[in-house]
Amino acid sequence: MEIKHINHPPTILNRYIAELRDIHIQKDPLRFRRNLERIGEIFAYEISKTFTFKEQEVKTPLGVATEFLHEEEIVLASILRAGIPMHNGLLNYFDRAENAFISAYRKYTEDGEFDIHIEYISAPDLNNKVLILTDPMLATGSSIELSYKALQKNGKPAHIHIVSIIASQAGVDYVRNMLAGEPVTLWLGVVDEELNAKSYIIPGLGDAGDLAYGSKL
Ligand SMILES: O=P(O)(O)OC[C@H]1O[C@H](OP(=O)(O)OP(=O)(O)O)[C@H](O)[C@@H]1O
Ligand SMILES: O=c1cc[nH]c(=O)[nH]1
Ligand SMILES: [Mg+2]
Repeated sequence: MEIKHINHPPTILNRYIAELRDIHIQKDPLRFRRNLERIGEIFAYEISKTFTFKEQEVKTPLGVATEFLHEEEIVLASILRAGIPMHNGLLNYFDRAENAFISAYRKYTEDGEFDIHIEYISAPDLNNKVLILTDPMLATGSSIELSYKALQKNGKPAHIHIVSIIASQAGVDYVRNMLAGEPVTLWLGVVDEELNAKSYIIPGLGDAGDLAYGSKL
């Protein structure tokens, strides 16, 4: 498994991540969702640089041009809820992609512990395709792990890209150990050092799903 950090050297991406984190700017959910979406667009562009391109002729009104077009068949998969705006950003760029959705959520018990539950998955055949699995937050890594395993039932992709904007170091280590030797690239915006007692990333940004779509019972 390979890890790619896309915030070095700094670019305009760092402003979008700063806005996601900012407790004042977070009060605007439209901007929060749009920042997730445009970061999804930036990841899409970076991931496209890893594709295989083949020369193809394009007939214009005045002649014939040669362009390099990628050959990969892409499936975009995202983890509900917080993955949806990033999914939309990736889909803006990979507009011919097939799509998969997985519900993985933390179900808390009265003592504050939680399990991750997967109750819904909708995915096409994945054999020999490029799978891009998105979730803006990689905290413990459990949601990515369970989603990855659930998607394996739909076939073996040629390559898998896992995309997160804010990760904890513990989550990165967990995913790296789990997927050692697999044809996987883990794309990251930033890595924060800490997870708190409730497995939230510190400083992180809070709860991405709630900030995008409101609190839930
Ligand atoms: O790495 P993990 O420890 O599994 O944590 C990360 C997951 O937690 C959040 O989802 P949450 O359960 O809050 O659902 P939501 O997106 O609906 O808010 C986040 O969007 C990730 O899916
Ligand atoms: O810090 C975290 C951890 C999990 N999910 C979030 O939205 N934020
Ligand atoms: Mg949440």
